[in-house]
Amino acid sequence: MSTSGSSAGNGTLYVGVSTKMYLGYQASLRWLSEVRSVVDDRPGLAMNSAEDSPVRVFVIPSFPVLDQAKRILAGSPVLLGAQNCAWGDGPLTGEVSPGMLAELGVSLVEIGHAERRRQFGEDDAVVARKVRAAVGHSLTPLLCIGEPDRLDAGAAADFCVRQVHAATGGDSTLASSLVLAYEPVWAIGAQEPAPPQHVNAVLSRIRAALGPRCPLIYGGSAGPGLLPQLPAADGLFLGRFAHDAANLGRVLDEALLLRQTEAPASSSSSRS
Ligand SMILES: O=C(CO)COP(=O)(O)O
Repeated sequence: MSTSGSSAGNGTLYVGVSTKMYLGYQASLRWLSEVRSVVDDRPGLAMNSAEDSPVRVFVIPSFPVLDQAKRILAGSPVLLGAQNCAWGDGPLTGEVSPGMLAELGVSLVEIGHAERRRQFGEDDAVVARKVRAAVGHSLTPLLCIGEPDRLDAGAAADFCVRQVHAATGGDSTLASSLVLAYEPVWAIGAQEPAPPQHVNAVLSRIRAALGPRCPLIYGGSAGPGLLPQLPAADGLFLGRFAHDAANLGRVLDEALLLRQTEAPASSSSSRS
């Protein structure tokens, strides 16, 4: 998945959802079918190939669902992601290799989500190994960064930039191959997202500090109504509030409007 050329303001917008471990197997399949309908209802998402679309959609279900997800989404522009990967192949019992993910049709993989850092002890060294392993199999790392506690925008951005440098060993070429998800840990699983003013300030500072551009999206209790308030963001990484696929549709409409790709009247009237 090429991520070049993205920039806040006029570049590609990314809108994606991780279901984390919230949905069971059958519920995941039902949700994926609903996502498929939501995307099919919006031809603006598929006007070009997935690579060229002004709005790229991705879904990240649990590992056991990936194979079926690929079938459900076949022929749609939705990109498939995984929630984690191992740092290599071979004797790593219970892990999933980036090579197998690539075989399954996965194109991006979450690395360093706050829940993995906090609850599974994944430190910067582990995150860095996983980033390189993913890139080695042509997967795009969706690197999750974010300050654990509430900080001012400057300190939060410094924290995030250190996380990016740690994950890439300061390799700017590697950094440019990432999609970055800024997810302040204190805003994950909350009632409300982080205040837009904070998010915009942090994203702008991160962008200024990192040399080559890569997409920089926001996650943490995100839902409809947020994206238009985040001019500094290249999109949203949704969680719980997209379990209702209609909410994903609303966010996609907002993204399409921001990129001025009008949905036909028939599809917009059907979701009012
Ligand atoms: O962590 C997130 C996405 O990976 C955000 O999840 P919530 O939107 O449920 O807070």
